Amino acid sequence: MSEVNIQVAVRIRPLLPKELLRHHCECVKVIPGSAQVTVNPDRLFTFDHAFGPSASQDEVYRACIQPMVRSLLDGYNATVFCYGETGSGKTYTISGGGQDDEGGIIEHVARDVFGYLDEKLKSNEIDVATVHVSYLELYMEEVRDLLDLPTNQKGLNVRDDINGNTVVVGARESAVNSAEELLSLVEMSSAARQTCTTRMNDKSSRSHTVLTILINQQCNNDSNTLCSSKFCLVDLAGSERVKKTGNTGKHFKESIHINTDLLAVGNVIRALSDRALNFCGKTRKSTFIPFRDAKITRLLRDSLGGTSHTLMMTCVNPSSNSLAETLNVLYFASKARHIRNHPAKQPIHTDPKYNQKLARARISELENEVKLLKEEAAALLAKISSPSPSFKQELQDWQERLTTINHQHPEDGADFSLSALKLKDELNKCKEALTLKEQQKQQKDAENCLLKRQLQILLEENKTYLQGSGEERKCSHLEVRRMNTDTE
Ligand SMILES: Nc1ncnc2c1ncn2[C@@H]1O[C@H](COP(=O)(O)OP(=O)(O)OP(=O)(O)O)[C@@H](O)[C@H]1O
Repeated sequence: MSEVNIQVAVRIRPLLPKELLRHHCECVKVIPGSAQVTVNPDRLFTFDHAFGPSASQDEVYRACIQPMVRSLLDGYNATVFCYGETGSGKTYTISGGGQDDEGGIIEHVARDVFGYLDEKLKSNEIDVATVHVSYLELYMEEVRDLLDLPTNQKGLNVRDDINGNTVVVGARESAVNSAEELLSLVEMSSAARQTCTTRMNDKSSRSHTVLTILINQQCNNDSNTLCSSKFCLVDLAGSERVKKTGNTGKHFKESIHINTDLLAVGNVIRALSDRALNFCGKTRKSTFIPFRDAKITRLLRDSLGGTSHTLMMTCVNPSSNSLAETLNVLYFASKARHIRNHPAKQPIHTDPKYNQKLARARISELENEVKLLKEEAAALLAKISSPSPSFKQELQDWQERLTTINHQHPEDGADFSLSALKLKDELNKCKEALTLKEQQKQQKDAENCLLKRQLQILLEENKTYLQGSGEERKCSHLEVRRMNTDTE
C-alpha cells in the first residue's frame, strides 16, 4: 500500500475592518511564489500550500482540493479539516459567506462531484451513481444530527464497527440528486449549528461540524463492480483564550470543551508525527495514538494516519495581537505534515472468512485496551488511602461492574467494542466520583482544622474566664460544647 503525507495548507485572512480601525499590524506573511510563511520577527514555516489575504476561494479550491475530488471519484476517501484560532476564517473557508459570497469549499466540492459523475455516466464509465450526505455537530462532547432537527438535541452514540471503522449509530444519510439540493440541505441544517458572539468573532462556532458526502458508483458489467467512497469536510471550532473572548457562564463551559477537544486533536497529531519520524530513523517503536480521548479524534481516525487523502487547512489571523496563538497553530500544522496516510480504495468484502479474521484481530485489540483500562482503575482505587465505609462499598461496586463487563466476552467484535466503550464510560464516572470524594475530604479536613484552631482559642479564653465572674464562665463552657459537636 502506498504512503502519502498529509497535505497542509495555510491561509492567512485579511485584517478585518474593526482590526484596521484599531490599527492592528500584520505579523504573518506568505513569501511570494513559495509555500512558506514568515512570522515576525524571524520564524519561517514551510507547508504544501500557502495563501495570502488576497487569495480567492476559487484559487484555494483549485490548488489543493480539486485534485482530491478527482481521486474521490476514483474510489478513494478524502478529508479536509479546518484548524485555527477563533475568528481566523475556518467557517469562511469551508462554508463561504462574507460580502463577496464566493462560495466555500463545500459549494465547490458539491458542484464538481455532480459534474464529474455526470461525465462518467455520459461516457458509460459507470451505470449507476448515488450521493448521500450526513451532517453531524459535536457540541460539548455530544454528537448531534443536523439533518434530523426534531431530535437534534439528543446525543448519538459513537462506536467501532467490525472493521474497526468509527460509526455514529443512527446518523441520518439523506439522498441528494444535485449540487443545488445538497447545498440547500446544508444551508438549512447549518442554521441549527451552535454559534455565539464573542469579543473575537461576531459569529463564533461553538461546535465542530462533520459533513460527509458518500458516493456509490456501480458498473453493470459481469461482476457488477461497486465502488464506494466518501468526502469528509470538517470545520473544527477555534482555539480560544477565555480572557480574550470574554466568555462567561455557558459560553465559558463551551470554551473548555472546545479547547479540550483541540488538545486531543493536537495529541493525536503529535503522536502520529512522532511515529512517522521514528520510522524514518529505522527505530520504529509502537506509539500509542490516543484516538479514543475525544469523539472528534475518533471521527477523524481514518483521516489521520488512515486510508484517506487528507488536507489540513490551517487558518491564520494576521494580527500581531494573535501572535502567540498563530505560532502555536503553525507549529502544529508543521507537525501534521509528517503524518503518513495509506490511501486505498475501499474494498467491499463478501467473504465471511475475511470478516471473521478481522473480527478476531479487533477483539484482541480491544482485549488489550480493557486490560489497560483495568490497570488504570486499580491504580485509581489504590490512590485513596483511607476511604469511609460507604465510599469503600461504592468502590467495590465499581470493581464488580468492571469485572462483569470483562467476563461478558461476546463472539462478535462490534458488541465487544461496545463493552469496552461502556467500561471507559464507567471508568470516567469512577474517576469523577473519586475526584469529588477527594475534594470533599480535603474540604472537610480544612474545616476541621479551622474548628480545632477556634476551639483552642476558646479553651485559652476559658482559662482566663475561670478566674472571672460565674456568668462569663457559663457562656464559655456552652460555646466550647457547641464547637465540639460541630467538629464531630
Ligand atoms: N479570507 C477571508 N477574506 C475575507 N474575510 C474573511 C476571510 N476569512 C475570514 N473572514 C472574515 O473573518 C471573520 C471570522 O471568520 P470565521 O467566522 O470564518 O472564523 P472561524 O475561524 O470560523 O471562527 P470560530 O472558530 O470562532 O468559529 C468573518 O467575518 C469572516 O467573514
